[in-house]
Amino acid sequence: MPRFAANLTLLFTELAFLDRFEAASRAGFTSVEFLFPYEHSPDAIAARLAAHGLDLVLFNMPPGDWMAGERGLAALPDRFDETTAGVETALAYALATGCPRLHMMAGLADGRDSRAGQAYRRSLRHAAGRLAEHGIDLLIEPINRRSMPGYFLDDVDAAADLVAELRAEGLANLKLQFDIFHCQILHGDVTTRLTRLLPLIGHVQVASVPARHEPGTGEVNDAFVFAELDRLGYSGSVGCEYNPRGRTEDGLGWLSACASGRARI
Ligand SMILES: O=C(O)[C@@H](O)C(=O)CO
Ligand SMILES: [Mg+2]
Repeated sequence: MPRFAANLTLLFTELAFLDRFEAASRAGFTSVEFLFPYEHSPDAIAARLAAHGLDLVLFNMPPGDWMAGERGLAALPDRFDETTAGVETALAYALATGCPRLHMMAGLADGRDSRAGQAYRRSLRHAAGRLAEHGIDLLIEPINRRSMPGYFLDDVDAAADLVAELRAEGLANLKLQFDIFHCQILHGDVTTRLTRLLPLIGHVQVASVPARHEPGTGEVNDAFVFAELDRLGYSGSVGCEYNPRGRTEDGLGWLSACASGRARI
């Protein structure tokens, strides 16, 4: 069974953010991820991780003005200065919390716009270089158009090609964030893509399709995919990035089913 990380932005939302760490630990998780920690100090987050024996496996760099609809800045040609400032902010949190990877969101831009493509590459080169100084990986995640209309990076294979291109240039810490939920909506053929792209993958996330609820409650046989990850030798984490159908704890039966090795969850 892969190591599952509770996404504290989506799970345990019955509680205040800082109280979700304890809830995740009580529920049996040993690692967590979240989208944005920036309302809390790095020390406050580090303290919760330490108090509950949790590893932080991933979070996102600042995405611009999220409430105003921004979804990252990296591909926006006129926002390079804010992008680089965001890298420094995220880096401070990663160093304080021991987080080994960061996701940089591309933003809303036309995927065929060459200026956006150039801006994105420039941002990725800069961020990968800064993070490499600290042994931290930089992740990019293709996101489906239904969940995030207008998102720049909306194709798993194109994202993988870009990762391969920039890794060949020397950005060895640039990796793919493979979200099973987005891949299924964008293309399907999840297992084949996982198998083919595994050498480029730095993190996996999961939610059911179409409703983005608990694994095992949608059109994908998630237990099969988890077993494939084991078979392929994937040693990273799988982030549980779903919206619970009810109370988070009440929906964790899928996790115990996986732990007991049941073929379907
Ligand atoms: O899949 C997602 O939506 C997230 O992983 C993310 O980083 C952006 O919302
Ligand atoms: Mg995701």
